Amino acid sequence: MTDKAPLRARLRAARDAAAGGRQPIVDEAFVLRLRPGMVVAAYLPTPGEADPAAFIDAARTMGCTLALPFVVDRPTPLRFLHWQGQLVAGPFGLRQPPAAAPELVPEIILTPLVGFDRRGNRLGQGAGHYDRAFAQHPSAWRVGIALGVQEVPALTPDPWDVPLHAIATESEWILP
Ligand SMILES: Nc1nc2c(c(=O)[nH]1)N(C=O)[C@@H](CNc1ccc(C(=O)N[C@@H](CCC(=O)O)C(=O)O)cc1)CN2
Ligand SMILES: Nc1ncnc2c1ncn2[C@@H]1O[C@H](COP(=O)(O)OP(=O)(O)OP(=O)(O)O)[C@@H](O)[C@H]1O
Repeated sequence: MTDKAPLRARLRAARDAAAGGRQPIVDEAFVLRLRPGMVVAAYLPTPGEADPAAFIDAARTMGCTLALPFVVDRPTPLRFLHWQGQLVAGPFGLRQPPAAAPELVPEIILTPLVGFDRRGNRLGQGAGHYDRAFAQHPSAWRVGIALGVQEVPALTPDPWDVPLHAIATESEWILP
């Protein structure tokens, strides 16, 4: 588990070097899933992270309900709260809905990646936030969002890892 740290550092550096370029694109397969009222959990990228803006726009256009992750602290599972406009400062420079915003059950989870492989294995921030969210919402469609430079040949999944259903980069839509 600790050997993931150097890989994370390398992939964050590669990601940051590629930031400011083309961003992940929406595939028709994504749009075809969307329904009015469907709950789509997005995220607001921190500097360097791949930007899910195109996915957020597509979900809004389709009349989906948007949610954002709400972080309390490392041991507490993420909550997905209704994104209605007003946001407040959270940990790590994140902007998130106020704690009192309604909690929603996500049907699609747009997931920021630190790294990925073509089999749908994922490397995240290491706090286990998305691992636990996936365990809590097993029927949600898990879409990873990343830049192509964040791909690695193979990640060895841990027992708790739940693979992604799809990965979007600036150049392709990967269906493992
Ligand atoms: N945009 C965004 N929102 C998100 C996440 C994310 O990765 N990206 N999360 C995903 O879980 C959750 C928040 N968890 C996070 C965990 C760590 C870091 C972070 O900034 N890590 C530092 C290293 C921290 C350290 O170990 O000192 C870094 O990336 O440099 C950010 C968010 C929910 N919201
Ligand atoms: N379902 C779960 N319930 C409780 N703890 C979990 C669960 N899944 C993972 N964890 C814990 O969370 C940590 C996840 O570490 P890991 O390095 O796999 O994170 P990651 O998948 O890269 O990142 P993240 O999930 O934060 O995006 C581990 O310590 C693991 O024990």
